[in-house]
Amino acid sequence: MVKQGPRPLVICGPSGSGKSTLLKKLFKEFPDTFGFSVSHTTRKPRPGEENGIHYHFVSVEEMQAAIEKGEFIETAVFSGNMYGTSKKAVENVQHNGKVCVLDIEIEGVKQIRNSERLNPLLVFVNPPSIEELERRLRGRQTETEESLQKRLNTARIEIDYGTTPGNFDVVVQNNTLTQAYDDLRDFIVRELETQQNQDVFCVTSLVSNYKSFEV
Ligand SMILES: Nc1nc2c(ncn2[C@@H]2O[C@H](COP(=O)(O)OP(=O)(O)O)[C@@H](O)[C@H]2O)c(=O)[nH]1
Ligand SMILES: Nc1ncnc2c1ncn2[C@@H]1O[C@H](COP(=O)(O)OP(=O)(O)O)[C@@H](O)[C@H]1O
Repeated sequence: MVKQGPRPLVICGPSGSGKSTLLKKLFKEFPDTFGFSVSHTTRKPRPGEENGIHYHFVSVEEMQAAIEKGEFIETAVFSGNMYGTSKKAVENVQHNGKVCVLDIEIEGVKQIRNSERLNPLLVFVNPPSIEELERRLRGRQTETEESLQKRLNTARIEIDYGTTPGNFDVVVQNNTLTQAYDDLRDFIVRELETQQNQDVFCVTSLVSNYKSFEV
């Protein structure tokens, strides 16, 4: 594991809160700066999801074997499926000098939040309300009724934890996408500039890119 370099960015939030949508915009705006930590999961791929890009889709047996071999930094069960971040997923991004972005749920966050080695920045994406979260999740058309209900039940606990002061470095309120993305980008750019000023690493690509957006 690489110890020095930019702090990994952890994005957490209830299913349907907008994590993937916000990250897609971030990767599009800064293609050279960020790299996605590709998690393992036992859930089935959705239409359009590619193995090795969105997730490493594995069987329960494969996941358990990998856990026993100590391949994961953290693992969790979410809505009946297993998820985990492998050491390799993070290393792959860090070895390329990029800021590693992890999209994980709160049990995983709890496992890594105090890791000195990772030293992650924690972002919580908060939906406007449970009712709006449900509308957005239904609108996405990826879930069965059962999986939707499981996600909404978990969402209440996640929102409680996520909005408790001190649990995250920032809470991004996802009311409108434009405002939420601006808030996320501002937080990240400020953080990376701080790290750069402390000579932790160089984020030329991010800063020059960002400045060109300001003019
Ligand atoms: N702990 C942990 N959670 C993960 C990991 N990968 C994804 N998740 C989380 O698992 C939850 C479900 O993800 P997914 O099945 O893609 O559904 P979605 O969030 O509704 O798009 C989300 O909260 C993700 O952030 C992982 O490697 N570890
Ligand atoms: N600010 C927003 N306003 C309206 N719809 C949104 C907003 N943000 C995200 N969505 C929609 O809500 C759904 C869930 O977002 P998604 O990014 O898939 O959430 P997550 O990755 O957190 O599960 C998607 O259909 C997305 O297009």
